[in-house]
Amino acid sequence: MGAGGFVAGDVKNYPGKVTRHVVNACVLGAMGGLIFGYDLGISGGVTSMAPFLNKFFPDVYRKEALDTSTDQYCKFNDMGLTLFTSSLYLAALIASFGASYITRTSGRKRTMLLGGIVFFIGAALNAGAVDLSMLIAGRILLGVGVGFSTQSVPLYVSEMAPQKHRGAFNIVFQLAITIGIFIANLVNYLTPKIAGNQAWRYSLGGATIPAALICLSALKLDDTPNSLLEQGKAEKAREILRKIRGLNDKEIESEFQDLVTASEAAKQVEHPWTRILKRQYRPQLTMAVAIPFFQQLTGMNVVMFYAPVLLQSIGFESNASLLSTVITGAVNILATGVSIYGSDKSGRRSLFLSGGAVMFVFQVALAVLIGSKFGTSGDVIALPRWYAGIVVACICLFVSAFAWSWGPLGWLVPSEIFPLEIRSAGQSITVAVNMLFTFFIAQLFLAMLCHFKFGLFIFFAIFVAIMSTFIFFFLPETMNIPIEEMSKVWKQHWYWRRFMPEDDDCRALDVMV
Ligand SMILES: OC[C@H]1O[C@](O)(CO)[C@@H](O)[C@@H]1O
Repeated sequence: MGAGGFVAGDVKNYPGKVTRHVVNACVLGAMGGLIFGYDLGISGGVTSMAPFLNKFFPDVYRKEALDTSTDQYCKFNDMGLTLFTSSLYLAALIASFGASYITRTSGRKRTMLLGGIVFFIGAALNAGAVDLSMLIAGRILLGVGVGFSTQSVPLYVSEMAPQKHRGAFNIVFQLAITIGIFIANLVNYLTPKIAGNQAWRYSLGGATIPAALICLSALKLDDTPNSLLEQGKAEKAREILRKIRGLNDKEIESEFQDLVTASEAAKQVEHPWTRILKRQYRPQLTMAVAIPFFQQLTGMNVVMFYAPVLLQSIGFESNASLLSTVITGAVNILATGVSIYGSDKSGRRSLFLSGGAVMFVFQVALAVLIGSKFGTSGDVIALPRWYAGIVVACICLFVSAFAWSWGPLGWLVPSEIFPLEIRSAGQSITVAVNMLFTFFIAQLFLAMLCHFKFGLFIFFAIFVAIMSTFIFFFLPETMNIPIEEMSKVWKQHWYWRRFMPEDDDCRALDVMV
């Protein structure tokens, strides 16, 4: 095993069955990812629909119609229009901080419910929009909904799931994101055929369906035992723990007592945002920032946004959008399934490292394949069928490697490493960093492509090499470690141990911030 990769030998092993209750809770909870995925998948298609542009962005519509360039790298680009798409991520970023307070004081379940409601209203406003201000108001509400759900869902699932299967359950969140993207792409493909000029209303309004689903699920769900303790409801917490683990009072006692201890320590922390900056949380804080940052710097979203243009220009004119739906959609979903299986068996590190290696190889391959045909001019030339097939295969392999590694683990690992007293704050940082860099990539990628040309793939390949090295040296294995025992993995890590207080009691003594 590598430099960062030990599995702590003396951690506890709480008993617990995979009960119907825990499966329901985790699967329904994780469906919160649908709304994020639906939005990621829907906006690109909608902003390229002519009736939508004509109604809300008439200047852009006219300029696009006049754009006759054949350069596949420097496509016509309007900052205002991309800002409209990416503004959602800024709203989500800001909302995630508010959500941190609500998840802590009112619980994970209520935050999910609130997220669903706000998202529903945003989607309805968008579908019925009569002018730009209504569209933008809707966009902001959608962003708030996404911020709330990405803040609360990963926490919810990590706290509900039995330790042995925490990875698998948590990855259902990313699976829901990929399903959301897939459905959105299909909806965008179908609505113009069915609804003509009004297609955009149906595409945007479709988001009300996952939103309603999330609201209904959240109403049915129990809150997590950790969150109930945080709210002072000890008896209810014990009852839910019994129910989700399928065990009696005696059998859950050890896990329950550890939750109580963690919650008591957490209650003494009045200012989690100051607390999180303390030296002893440096490893967790580093991961909460680095992991979502690196996830976006894999270039996955660039491949997702660029695939339709690329496929069109290499000879798949008529069915490019459907084909890219299959590539960025189906492959993404299937490979996310691999990590559901692998994360609790082979561990987080091996998925991160294998995914990184495969992404690196196929990014370099794409740079070579695209560079040698389009050169730096980017002019379209007819490609032989077999050549186009190889490009498609490389995209598929890149997408699948992301989907078994950085996609799901980008949410799983940050959600399981923080102690309770700063867990909500830590998760907000993860969401905020993720949204910030999703925003940057969405906003800047066309300009980057125009500037770097095929070298853009090399740019991201270099980042993939850096992030894999980071994981190899700095991320300890977190598989199979109970969430409230996680501090042990840092204590035994070759680098992070220097930041750890001498023994566990320090935490209890040192919590008054
Ligand atoms: O599945 C791909 C999608 O997954 C995310 O990384 C979120 O985890 C998105 O930014 C991306 O569009």
